[in-house]
Amino acid sequence: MKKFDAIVIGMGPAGMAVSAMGAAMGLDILAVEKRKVGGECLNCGCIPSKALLKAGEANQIAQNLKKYGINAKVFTDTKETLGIVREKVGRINGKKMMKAFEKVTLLLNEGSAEFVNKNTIKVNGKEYSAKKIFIGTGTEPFIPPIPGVETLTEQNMLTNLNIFEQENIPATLTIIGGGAIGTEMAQAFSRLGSKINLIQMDEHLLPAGDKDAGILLEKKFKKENIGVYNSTKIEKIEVKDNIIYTHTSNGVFEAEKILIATGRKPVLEELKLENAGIKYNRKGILIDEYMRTNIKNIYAIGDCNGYALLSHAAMHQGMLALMNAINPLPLKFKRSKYFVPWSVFTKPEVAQVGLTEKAAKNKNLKYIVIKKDFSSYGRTVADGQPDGFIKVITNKKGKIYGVTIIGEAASEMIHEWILAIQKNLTMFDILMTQHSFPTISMLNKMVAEDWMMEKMNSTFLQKVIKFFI
Ligand SMILES: Cc1cc2nc3c(=O)[nH]c(=O)nc-3n(C[C@H](O)[C@H](O)[C@H](O)COP(=O)(O)OP(=O)(O)OC[C@H]3O[C@@H](n4cnc5c(N)ncnc54)[C@H](O)[C@@H]3O)c2cc1C
Ligand SMILES: NC(=O)c1ccc[n+]([C@@H]2O[C@H](COP(=O)([O-])OP(=O)(O)OC[C@H]3O[C@@H](n4cnc5c(N)ncnc54)[C@H](O)[C@@H]3O)[C@@H](O)[C@H]2O)c1
Repeated sequence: MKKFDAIVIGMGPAGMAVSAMGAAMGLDILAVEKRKVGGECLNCGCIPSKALLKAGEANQIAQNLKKYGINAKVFTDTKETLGIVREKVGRINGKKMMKAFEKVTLLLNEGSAEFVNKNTIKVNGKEYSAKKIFIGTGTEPFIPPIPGVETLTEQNMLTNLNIFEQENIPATLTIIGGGAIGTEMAQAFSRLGSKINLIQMDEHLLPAGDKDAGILLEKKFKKENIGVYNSTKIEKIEVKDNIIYTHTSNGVFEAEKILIATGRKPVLEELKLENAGIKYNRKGILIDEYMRTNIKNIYAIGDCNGYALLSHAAMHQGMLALMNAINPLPLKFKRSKYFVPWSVFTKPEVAQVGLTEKAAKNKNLKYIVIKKDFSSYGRTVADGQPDGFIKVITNKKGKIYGVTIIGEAASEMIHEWILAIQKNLTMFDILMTQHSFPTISMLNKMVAEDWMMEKMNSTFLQKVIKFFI
């Protein structure tokens, strides 16, 4: 049996990061992927969803040229849209990407990996062993036990696994879930012609985020004729004559197809974790701050540990785990040292890092909220994108606890705040950084100016200034 330096199970963003970096460092790596390199993110997650959102945006612009003073009659049909999305994914998943794994021994499509013991795995009856093992096996859709859900078929029940494989954009679509998948898919499909009703049990869209942002997104969705039903209990699902009836506490919704986007669950059974003594729970594989499982030569990275179900977090965890694994000194790359931002790519986009206002309140922090509306800035108004805001949770000293941005380019603007929070920079540092005008990021500086103005709005400070002028 050949012995490797490291085995990587699963080639999503987490596993790819370890494999590419490990091979570049000269390690002898075996990577096992039961389906496709790229994992959920490339094949049925981040990438196809962004391609579909882009197509929806193009259609929306084409249908609304009048907004820019352009008179045109545009006829669009979306028969080829999903095919183009698949073609784009195929193009990314090609030779160029695979070049990064040239030096990796790759078992692709040869079956699932399962543990034999803490240094050995088995794939398709053959055993392989290594000093270190990295598990990056991701998640799959969680389907809630709604009465009648079992009567749905692969043809009428969509999840992220089959939604991008559809031939046509459905005429009507009920979406269960108002999180990241539910909102992105609601807008993409609506803009491509589906009549959407989105139903969720939470109080506002993107329930993990800021309430005001969720409310503004809902307002924008309703303007685009997307039905949004919050705090709604789903009682049962019935299928009659190819129509799905979703019975809820807010009425009955009819649609040709239903998308279930109600969270995720880890894929652990086939790994036979018990053979290596690895502990796990319902949310995923248990890890410490260094990404290690209870078995010290085995790391669990990315979605399979349930910490942050995001591609950038998966890649980052892969990098940290590898750096810890090759470190002969006491371990030092701690997961919690690094802030995990998230962005949702609806229009307007929503981005978040650090604490929301609600979280700051729950922690009993002494905070102030500084909010800047996109409508107060010439560039966003000129672009026809005045809906949005930046909300910073800070204090009088300018410590930055958290930031929510909803609006054009929110997903790009958030990076300045991630760096600021991670490096303990303050509102004053943001204020004193020149931002190129008229970028949308200029709004980051403008919100810091508002913080300073609020600080100056003190009788004592104003007296001091008057004295010294
Ligand atoms: C529709 C959608 C949109 C998304 N959009 C975004 C986004 O915009 N931004 C973002 O940050 N995140 C997004 N995500 C989340 C993102 O896809 C995941 O966080 C990310 O893919 C997790 O990476 P991972 O490597 O942990 O796992 P995965 O990408 O799930 O990869 C795990 C891999 O392991 C393989 N595997 C599993 N078990 C075994 C086994 N026993 N043996 C061998 N192979 C195995 C699987 O086949 C899979 O390829 C989105 C998700 C969805 C569903
Ligand atoms: N842009 C991005 O970063 C992006 C995009 C898509 C997905 N993702 C990742 O994928 C993960 C999964 O996304 P998701 O949207 O499936 O889950 P989620 O956890 O974000 O949202 C779950 C939604 O389902 C609803 N829900 C759950 N059970 C329900 C029930 N029985 N009845 C009615 N509503 C119910 C909740 O109210 C909530 O709105 C997210 O955690 C996210 O990290 C990220």
